[in-house]
This record gives sequence, structure tokens and C-alpha cells, in this order.
Amino acid sequence: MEALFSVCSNSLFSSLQNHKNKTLLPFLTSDSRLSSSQLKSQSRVSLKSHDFHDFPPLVASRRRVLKCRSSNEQLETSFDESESLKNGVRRKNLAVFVSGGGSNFRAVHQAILSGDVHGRFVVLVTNKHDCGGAQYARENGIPVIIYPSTKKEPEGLSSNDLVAALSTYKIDFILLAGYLKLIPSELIRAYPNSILNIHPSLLPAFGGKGYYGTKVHKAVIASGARRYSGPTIHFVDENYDTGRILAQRIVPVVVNDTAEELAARVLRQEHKMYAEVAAAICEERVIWREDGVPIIRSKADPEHYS
Ligand SMILES: Nc1nc2c(c(=O)[nH]1)N[C@@H](CN(C=O)c1ccc(C(=O)N[C@@H](CCC(=O)O)C(=O)O)cc1)CN2
Ligand SMILES: NCC(=O)N[C@@H]1O[C@H](COP(=O)([O-])[O-])[C@@H](O)[C@H]1O
Repeated sequence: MEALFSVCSNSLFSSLQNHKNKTLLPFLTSDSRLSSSQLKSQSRVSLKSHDFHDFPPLVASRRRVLKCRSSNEQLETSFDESESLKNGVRRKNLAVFVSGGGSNFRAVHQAILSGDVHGRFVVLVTNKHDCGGAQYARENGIPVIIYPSTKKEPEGLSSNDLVAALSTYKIDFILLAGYLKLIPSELIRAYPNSILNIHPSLLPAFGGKGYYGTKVHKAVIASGARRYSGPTIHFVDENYDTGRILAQRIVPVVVNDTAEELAARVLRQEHKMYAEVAAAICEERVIWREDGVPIIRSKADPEHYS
């Protein structure tokens, strides 16, 4: 990989340090083999001739021209974002399905923006055009599709039209995040082992038709037999909540918990878990055991699975 750099005065270095695209500075310091103080003193360093194959693969970024504030020199940095590689892995295109406030969607989106998830949301699907999740998507420039078509949402798509519409976005994975309608078999066939859902109980307990939102937590509390609950992330199949489980977390149930208190405690763990699972699927760290069970390879220790 070759990139063309010319580094100018100190003002540029400070703007690089503040530059939101953090990939630039490590590349400059590591590839230029200069300490930050040396780099600051450099009036011009041409890295044009370096061959970068032995440097850590870059998270390639947008083609940019950064102009120095205090001189007429320019830092011209050109590297290609087309694949946006991180450790050789392409950034993944994500679709999200919501029906409500979309706090799980927002949590994963924030993790993308902070660089923890190597993906991008390219489209949102909802059965409620005015829900909080759809409003957040519009505010962040993410297209919104309505599915399914109902009396209340007559502009909604049919199942086949949904599959056709989504195919234009080159989606790698679909995340269901508080979506309350059944995903049609046409979509499941179009995205095998690529649709995930988060459910607010430890499946298979308290799942299936009728188990959504606060209803789940009321059932857990009413059962009396639980000292713990927690979220589950699973792959989606044709039925509600019966797909292969990928991740779960344990959350304590307090003896006089209300459904709202338990829901809030579980939701906090949902946000963390969905961001971690999204990171794993985008980094291609999910593998399938011979018995068909999906497992996540640890980022820190490739020998460890969970
Ligand atoms: N094919 C699949 N579709 C969906 C799944 C799935 O596992 N397979 N998960 C759900 C999410 N979910 C639980 O995690 C869930 C959502 C909704 C219901 C439910 O009973 N819905 C009611 C309608 C509710 C409404 O319209 O307000 C119903 O179908 O009568 C159960 C579980 C998303 N889709
Ligand atoms: N069975 C599906 C279900 O109950 N999903 C649950 O709906 C909530 C959506 O919150 P959000 O819209 O703020 O992400 C979450 O708690 C999610 O687990």
C-alpha cells in the first residue's frame, strides 16, 4: 500500500492530533519513524517513496486535503476509503429494524462513531414511521423504509418489495432492535445466518409470541422462581425467538423489582452486549461450531471463545 504524504509546519501537526480521523497520526508517526517532537520540527517529510506493506494495515479513510492554517503548504494525504479496511477486514454494511425508541440502535451507532464497531448503518426499517428510532435515523442521514404495509402505514412495503429494496444497500448484517413484527421467510432466506435479534430475557425462557417489551419483565417477576434475568442475542429464524443463541448476559432480579426497574437494568446490559456483538460480526469473529452453535472469538485472545 502506498500513500503520499508531505508534512508541513507545527500547526498541521496539532490539527492532525485533533483530527477526528485518528488513523492519520499513527500512520504518520509509525511510518515516518519519527517521534511526535521530531515530527513537529519537520518542515517537510515526504513519505511518497515508502512501501507500506509492512506497516499495520490502515483503517483507510476518505480522500482528503488538509490545509495548514499558518502556511501555504498543504498536507496532501490521499488514501482510499473504498473498502475502509481494518486489519484487512472490510467495514460491514448494517441494516437495523426498530419499532420504538431505538436505544439499542443508538448504542450500536454510537459505538460505530467511536470506532469500536467496524460497520456503518446504511438503512433503517420500521413499522412505525414516527417512532424514536426512525427520527434518530433521519437526524443522522440514514434512510428509512417502512415495513410492513398496514392500514396505519399504507406506504409500507410488501415482503418481496422489502427484500428488493434492501438488496440495493449491499447489506452484510441485519440487526433487529426492538422490532415487534415477524420477519418474513423471504428476508430470512435472503440473509442466511445474517439476521440478529436482541431479546430482554434469557431465552428460551420468556420468549415467543406475546413476549415483548415490559411484558417480558412482568412475566419474569411473576414467575417468582428467578433470581436473575438478562438479555439474549440470537440469530433469527422463521419463528419468534427460536433461532441459535449467540450471546447472553446475567442480570440480577431484586426481590421487590418492578417491571420497569428490571427492564432498565436489563436494557443497560443490552446496549453493552449489542455493541460488543456488532463489533464481533463486523470483524468476522463469529464462527459456527460443528454442532451448529455460533460462538464469538475473543478480540483480545484469539484462543478464547464465548
Ligand atoms: N422471524 C422472526 N421475526 C422476529 C423475531 C424472530 O425471532 N424471528 N424476533 C422478534 C422480536 N421479538 C422478540 O425478541 C418479538 C417481537 C414481537 C413479538 C410479538 O408477539 N408481537 C405481536 C405484535 C406486537 C405489536 O404489533 O405491537 C404479535 O406478533 O402478535 C414477539 C417477539 C422480531 N421479529
Ligand atoms: N421481543 C422483542 C423485545 O422485547 N425487544 C426489546 O424491546 C426493547 C427495545 O428497546 P429500544 O427500542 O430502546 O432498543 C429492548 O429491551 C429489546 O430487548
